[in-house]
Amino acid sequence: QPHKGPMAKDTGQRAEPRDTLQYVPWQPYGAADVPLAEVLRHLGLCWRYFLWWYKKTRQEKKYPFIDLLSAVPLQQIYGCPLGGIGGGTITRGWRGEFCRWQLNPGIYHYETVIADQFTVCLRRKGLTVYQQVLSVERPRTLQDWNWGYCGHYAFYHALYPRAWTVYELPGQNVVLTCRQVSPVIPHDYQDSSLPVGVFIWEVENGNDEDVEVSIMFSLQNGTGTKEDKRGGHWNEPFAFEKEGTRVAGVVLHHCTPVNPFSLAISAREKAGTRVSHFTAFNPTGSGKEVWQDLLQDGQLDSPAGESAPTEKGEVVAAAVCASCAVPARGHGTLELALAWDMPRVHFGSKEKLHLRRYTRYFSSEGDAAPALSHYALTRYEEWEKKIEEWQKPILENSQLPPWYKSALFNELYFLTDGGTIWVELPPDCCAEDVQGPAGAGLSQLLPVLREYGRFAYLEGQEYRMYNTYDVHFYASFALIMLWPKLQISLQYDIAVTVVNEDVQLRQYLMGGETAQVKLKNVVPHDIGEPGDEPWQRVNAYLVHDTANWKDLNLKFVLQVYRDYYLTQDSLYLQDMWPVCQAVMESELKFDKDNDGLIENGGFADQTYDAWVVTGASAYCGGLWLAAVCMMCKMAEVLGDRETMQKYSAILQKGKESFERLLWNGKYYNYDSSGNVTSRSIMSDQCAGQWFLGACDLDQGQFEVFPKSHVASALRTVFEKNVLGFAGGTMGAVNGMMPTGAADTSSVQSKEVWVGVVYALAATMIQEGLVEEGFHTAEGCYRTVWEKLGMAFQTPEAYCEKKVYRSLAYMRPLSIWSMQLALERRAARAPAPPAQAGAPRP
Ligand SMILES: CC(C)CCC[C@@H](C)[C@H]1CC[C@H]2[C@@H]3CC=C4C[C@@H](O[C@@H]5O[C@H](CO)[C@@H](O)[C@H](O)[C@H]5O)CC[C@]4(C)[C@H]3CC[C@]12C
Repeated sequence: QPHKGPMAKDTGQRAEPRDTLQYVPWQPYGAADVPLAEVLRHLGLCWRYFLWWYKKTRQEKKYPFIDLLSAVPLQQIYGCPLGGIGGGTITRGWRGEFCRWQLNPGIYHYETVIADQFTVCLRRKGLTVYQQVLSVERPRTLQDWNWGYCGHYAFYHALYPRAWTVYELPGQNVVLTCRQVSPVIPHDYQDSSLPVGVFIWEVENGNDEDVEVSIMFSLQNGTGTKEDKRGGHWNEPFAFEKEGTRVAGVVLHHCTPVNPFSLAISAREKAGTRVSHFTAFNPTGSGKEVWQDLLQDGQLDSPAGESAPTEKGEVVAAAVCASCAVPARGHGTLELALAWDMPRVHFGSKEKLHLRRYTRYFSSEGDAAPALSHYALTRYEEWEKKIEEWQKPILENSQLPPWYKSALFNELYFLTDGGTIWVELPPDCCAEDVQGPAGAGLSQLLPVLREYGRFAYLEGQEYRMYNTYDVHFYASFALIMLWPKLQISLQYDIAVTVVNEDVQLRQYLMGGETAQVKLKNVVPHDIGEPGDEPWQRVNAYLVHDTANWKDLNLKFVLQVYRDYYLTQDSLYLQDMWPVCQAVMESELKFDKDNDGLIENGGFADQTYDAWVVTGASAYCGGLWLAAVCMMCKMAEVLGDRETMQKYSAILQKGKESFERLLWNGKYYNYDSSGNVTSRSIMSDQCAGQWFLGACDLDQGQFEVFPKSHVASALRTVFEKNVLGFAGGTMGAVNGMMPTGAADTSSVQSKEVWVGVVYALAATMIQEGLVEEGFHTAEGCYRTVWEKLGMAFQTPEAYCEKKVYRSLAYMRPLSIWSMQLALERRAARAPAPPAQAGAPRP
């Protein structure tokens, strides 16, 4: 029972006001944190970025895909988000506030809407004895409400996709537990798409007399932006009855010209539970009318009919209330829900209309909120059963530390709250629309996209590019393990972009060169940004010309085989095979000296996009060899002898070159340039081995990197980058000099990347360094979730002191590769000796 007992380590937070806790004032990366030499080195970039930023924000009045000049300020307030995958998300804070909104796909508003609250009313013998907003706030609006609940009496626990808040009601001998549930269910492609959240309120009455309990849920019509005041919004009560269950509440129609939506607050009626409502009140006023209404009899007035549309400048809110009698020393349950319905969406360009995935099951006309509410309130028990079945074996495994269980499930928030969008393919859509002019020739493209839709999530809430592929490489473990069809669908989308091109020219910010947006036969950096038209126009990223990046093509090949290995989907493999061959042909051009190993180009030509690499490198060279090995394996599976022979020869040559150029007796050098930092110890030097191991391609005939070298490299990383950094308590720094001094040659070599650390930990576990793996990963979890208070916004990176970069980031989903490694080990482990009399397995 994760919600019981004292504040647990699994992200438990005491809901006290912020000023009673001590916070370390960490800051987003700013100009002041960059050494002068680094700024001078990047003067061209800074200037070009500024010009581009100015044009974007001041002239075009759009969001830049990365806003280096105004980072999102750190607020240590977030808890578990609400909503399924790709229908938008609403995040609640750990103190119960509704504070992070992503209804327009990929666009975030960080506003706490003060009217969005739960309020409890207790009545004994027909008299109200206690009425309290369950919030520690004391706002200037709604002054007639009883605010300032003492946070000392509340406890918060989150285990995504659920969260629990326990409220002791001082002096009342009543305990309320609000259980928040979102439909995020592995291998479920229907309910997991629903934009709903359910709040189940369990009431424990410790008194010797009965008590009547009411929970009122109030909500503003909007998300706390200026749009709420634009006028024309209106509310309407509803009741929805189906299969003998009635759900009642209020729909709040939010009528904007682009992406209009409605919200619905509701409760389930059942024997002994009464549901009442207040259709419209002014959330900027005193709130007296609602407060007095509830105070009078523990219920709301429930007028019939809709509210008048708001005038310009006016804001409107609504409330729903569920009440029941709880017997002395007894228990009661009230079930409330929040649903939101924005079925038809436009991205920034407004060129194409997209229908969200859930419109396959619910109306796409903007009138689905009542049906969604009913569905959520009648299905959540089933969802919870499935969530428990999935999580239980991990939670009950006493070998696994509690922090890991929290990290594993809670990091999954990003799959929904990563600006995620999941849309249907239009029914009238033809092959050409999806394949682009080049015609991808993928037999399963349309069937897969028709059946499972299109999925995209941002690189980060601050780095607004969809499906950033060099980063998704790390995060993809969560998708392939939990929603494999979404990973397959995403891969089809990438495959289509590979064969297509975008001939438009543009200037790149880092080097200042002008080049085509997208070349044929290379993997794009991303599939576009929410401010434009994702899928249609790829490569929103314009810092580098990523046609020259060394990792993207390889990461495609590695994922194709990994996906095939885990799903055994042969049609997928067959379809992807020509695409793999095409991108490997492009990649072969980077082996300029024909030694079987690609060379980096003397700029930051891979995911570490501000860390220069020259010549052969541990990271890209290792990924290359792993990809070549997987090409051999795929050729073998598909019976393609010629390709098999071609890549086997390259592999033999490349392995020898890799060892000769990079192995230094203890670990693989960062690169072969012979520069001062080329002996830097890179934490990610075994990335290729990580993927090989995940696919059981790391021994026997398929051994690419000698086992003893891998073990030695990982031990060196553990000793230097983990134990030798921040006292061994903050994970692994990206680069460390063999002397034990951090590699400060670039802004990124001295950072810790959380997602890379989880991947490193997985590699350690795969190689039998289990304790080291857990120690390494624990440092990141404790730093992010405990020390820095960055729950549900894990950043891409942090430094040893003071600064972090890019909150709420995709890469940390790589923690699921730790889980894969653990499951593999468990499956391989010899069965425990049979006890006398016990049956043998
Ligand atoms: C105006 C600034 C505050 C001061 C200027 C200092 C600059 C010279 C550099 C200091 C920090 C650099 C940036 C660090 C990170 C960046 C992110 C990157 O995009 C994505 O990053 C991922 C790595 O974290 C990568 O794997 C993804 O593929 C990328 O999509 C873009 C470059 C940069 C903004 C980088 C630029 C130079 C500095 C601002």
